[in-house]
Amino acid sequence: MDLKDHIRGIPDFPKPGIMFLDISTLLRHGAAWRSAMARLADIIRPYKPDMLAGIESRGFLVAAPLALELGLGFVMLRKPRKLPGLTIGLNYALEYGTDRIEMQADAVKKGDRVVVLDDLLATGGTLAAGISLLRQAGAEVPCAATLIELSFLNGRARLDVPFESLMTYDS
Ligand SMILES: O=P(O)(O)OC[C@H]1O[C@H](OP(=O)(O)OP(=O)(O)O)[C@H](O)[C@@H]1O
Ligand SMILES: Nc1ncnc2[nH]cnc12
Repeated sequence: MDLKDHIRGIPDFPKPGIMFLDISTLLRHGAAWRSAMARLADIIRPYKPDMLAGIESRGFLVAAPLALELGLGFVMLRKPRKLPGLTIGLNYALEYGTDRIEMQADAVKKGDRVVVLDDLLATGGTLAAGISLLRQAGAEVPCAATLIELSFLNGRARLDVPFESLMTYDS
């Protein structure tokens, strides 16, 4: 099954000039979605994570089922002011704006191996921020992974951990 058959490109969303790669069509197709999660689980297993982290909001859709598949816990890296209790956070730049992510300060134990997941790598700002934040919390990050990589934006150059993805778009 070619997973790219289940991704659609929507031009000029959310801004002129952006080709938005929409995973809604993949999510709607049960067999394709199951296959995507099984393939990503096989790629991530060798990194021997203790836990997974997902970046709000589309990253949650990837990290939560993978955590179940791998029998692991799952940590939310959330948009600002959503998490209760003591939090730590980082500001970062997006392909089309700026944002901030936060996590609960006690979410990981020192030295936990936490693989960070998102739906898509564009400029790499979001995943780079996720990696920094997890390290700030005491985690080791053996790998970052997404469903989709926009390789023409070279976001993986901003990551100082191995990066894995299921689908690459080079334009
Ligand atoms: O590699 P980058 O340039 O940082 O871009 C990738 C990020 O952009 C999108 O998130 P968005 O902020 O649109 O949020 P959403 O998941 O809530 O839709 C996407 O889900 C990634 O998190
Ligand atoms: N081109 C794109 N399509 C979907 N999500 C994105 N996040 C950042 N860039 C994106």
